Amino acid sequence: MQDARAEISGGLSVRLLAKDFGRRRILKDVAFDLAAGEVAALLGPSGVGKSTLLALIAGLDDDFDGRIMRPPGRLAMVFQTPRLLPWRTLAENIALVPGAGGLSRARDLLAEVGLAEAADTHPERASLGMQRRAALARALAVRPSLMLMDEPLVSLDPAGAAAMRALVAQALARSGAAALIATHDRREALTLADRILEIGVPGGDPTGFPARLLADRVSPLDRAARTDPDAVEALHGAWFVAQPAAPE
Ligand SMILES: Nc1ncnc2c1ncn2[C@@H]1O[C@H](COP(=O)(O)OP(=O)(O)OP(=O)(O)O)[C@@H](O)[C@H]1O
Repeated sequence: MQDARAEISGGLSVRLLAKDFGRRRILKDVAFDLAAGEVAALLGPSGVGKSTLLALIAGLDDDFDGRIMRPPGRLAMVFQTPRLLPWRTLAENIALVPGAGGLSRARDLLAEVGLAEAADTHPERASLGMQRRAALARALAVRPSLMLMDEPLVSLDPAGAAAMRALVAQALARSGAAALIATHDRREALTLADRILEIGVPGGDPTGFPARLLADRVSPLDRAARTDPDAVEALHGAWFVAQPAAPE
């Protein structure tokens, strides 16, 4: 029934029963739907299986038990490492995306992420923050209906992370794409997402497997409230502790 609803709403439907690597079960019982345009955080500690789940959703790995229905339209993935071609400029990296609209649109997209001046720079001369922004522009170039982002703010300094957070929020709002953003950071989840999907190992053993969906909660902050760092700061400890730990 829920599968049918997701198909009708044009969203993402994940019904993962199990994902194994060799004899080790990494993920078990992860079920959720994401409506068109909805932005969710996939929150869990490092190494718990977030990247693995994103790869399954992206269709990069089809070795699992269960069923994943992707929304119609295109899918874009922003990897943890920016994965830009080193011998191409930032603009050329974006223009290479099929359907991106050539160098002129690539420059417009780079301007949207604050990189107008760096369009002709090669990735090795760009900082990690700039490369991340270029990777975001490249994802937007495909005009996706679903964006998958793996730790978009990790390893950035506080100012770079704040700038990137604002850019991701703006870009998602403007594009209207549904998004699933993997993060280990509660503040990041609260700042970016309408909904927070927590994955982890029941009982909290960070070294244990398999991880499951522990909680599926609507954020108490609307998109405007999220831009206020004080509101996020006030919530990030107490809200998570106070919420029930299991999905309904
Ligand atoms: N191709 C693979 N073969 C075997 N084990 C793997 C493979 N890819 C990932 N793993 C293991 O699966 C587990 C989950 O890894 P994954 O990268 O999905 O976690 P994560 O939550 O994304 O963490 P991080 O944010 O640190 O990348 C880890 O124990 C990892 O070692």
